[in-house]
Amino acid sequence: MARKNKQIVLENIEVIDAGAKGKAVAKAPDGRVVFIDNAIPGDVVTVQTYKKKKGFYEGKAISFSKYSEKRVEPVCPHFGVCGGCKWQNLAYEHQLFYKQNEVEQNLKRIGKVELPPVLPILGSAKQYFYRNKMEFSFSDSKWLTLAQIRSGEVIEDRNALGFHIPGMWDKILDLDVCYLQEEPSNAIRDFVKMKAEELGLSFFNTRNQDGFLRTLMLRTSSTGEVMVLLQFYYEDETNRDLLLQAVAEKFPNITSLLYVINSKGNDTLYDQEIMLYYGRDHIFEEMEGLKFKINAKSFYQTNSEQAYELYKITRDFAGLTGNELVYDLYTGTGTIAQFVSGKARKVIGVEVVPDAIYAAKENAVLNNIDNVEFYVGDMKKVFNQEFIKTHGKPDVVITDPPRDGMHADVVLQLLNLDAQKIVYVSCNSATQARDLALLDSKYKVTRVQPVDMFPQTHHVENVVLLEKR
Ligand SMILES: C[S@@+](CC[C@H](N)C(=O)[O-])C[C@H]1O[C@@H](n2cnc3c(N)ncnc32)[C@H](O)[C@@H]1O
Repeated sequence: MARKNKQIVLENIEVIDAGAKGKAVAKAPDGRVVFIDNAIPGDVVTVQTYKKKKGFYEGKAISFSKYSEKRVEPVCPHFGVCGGCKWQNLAYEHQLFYKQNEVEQNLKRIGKVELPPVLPILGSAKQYFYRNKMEFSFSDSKWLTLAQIRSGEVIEDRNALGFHIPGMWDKILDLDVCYLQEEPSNAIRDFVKMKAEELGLSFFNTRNQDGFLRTLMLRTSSTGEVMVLLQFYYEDETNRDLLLQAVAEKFPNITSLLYVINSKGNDTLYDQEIMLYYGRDHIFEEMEGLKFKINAKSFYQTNSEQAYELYKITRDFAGLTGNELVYDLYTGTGTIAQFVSGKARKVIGVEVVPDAIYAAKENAVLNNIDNVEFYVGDMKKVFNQEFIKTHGKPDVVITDPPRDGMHADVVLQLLNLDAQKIVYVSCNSATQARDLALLDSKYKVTRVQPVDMFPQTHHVENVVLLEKR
């Protein structure tokens, strides 16, 4: 163990696991755990630490004395700089192994509940080009690579259209290609940048808060429809029209061409008025004959094909016979509620975002589903006496909370609700495990099925069936 600038250098340690947030895990000679950036299980690395705590170090690999046999060549030229696909260098079968392992470990260590054997993780049929939504930022301060800086070459064109460099709010990686969304995603992004430069339009500068072009959002659907949304910092009708007109002419198959004038400090769209330039203001996603209308602000699972698999598992775990009253908590735009409605007597969806509930109701009408009802509400407050009296006690509860999991009060309410089954869909098995522990007094975990919605990343979705003891 050598010391350098007060930070510890750990020489030639073997990465033995993948831990939280996809970090590589090794053991230091002093017995502490080491969480390492940019390494994968099987690598033998020298690590420069940057944080030391009682039980662990955090650090980054500064040299490799052996490369893992689990490595593959990343397909993307931006790998290592772009923060998007950190596991592209880990073969897909090993990505799945570590995701499965993370779910099992979290349920055992945090949940400490009795478990059935965890079912083998369901991999994604598409390992690239699986996302249906991407958001790119314009910047006049392109991120320069080390090679570009060292070359001494004067790089005058600093315009970029791409992703934020991890941890750098004002620096954008200029993308040549991205392997996450299918075409015409790359073609549209490249064209927009080329045309904007040809027209001499200014790219945004985050520090000074100026520049015309802010963001580009692209949504695609399994029905082949495409939505393009350009966000401008201020109104300049002539240049705005020149750019949008050029995009519409070059890509006549765009279903929905939209824009926003946003002069706020941040570029979130949720409080902005969306303007229609061409086509309609929404696209459609389809699943088992159900149609889901998606506008610029709608939430929809980002991997459509794998969302279908996730929903099928959820419906299967719910084991509906057609007679049940089902509650779908954290329903979003009501996709799960509608997906299971054909097998239930009635489904009640609850969600905190009013726009999402509006969309859920609209989609239910579109799909001629008349046994679903949707309500706006904060889950913490929903299950009051009146709600239960009006809607009845559910036979089955489906719950799909955000990463933080369910609030402890919601878990208490669930215990009082006393449904026969709970199907718990989660994008964070650590918080899910915490909630399972709280439900353990009344519910036994009977099935566990991890699902990979995000290949090339460490993220993993998990579906758990709980049955009343
Ligand atoms: C993981 S998403 C689930 C979406 C939906 N089940 C689907 O598959 O499309 C979680 C949802 O919970 C909603 N949410 C977050 N906090 C909430 C709360 N306190 N009460 C109700 N809904 C909430 C979010 O707005 C989001 O739509």
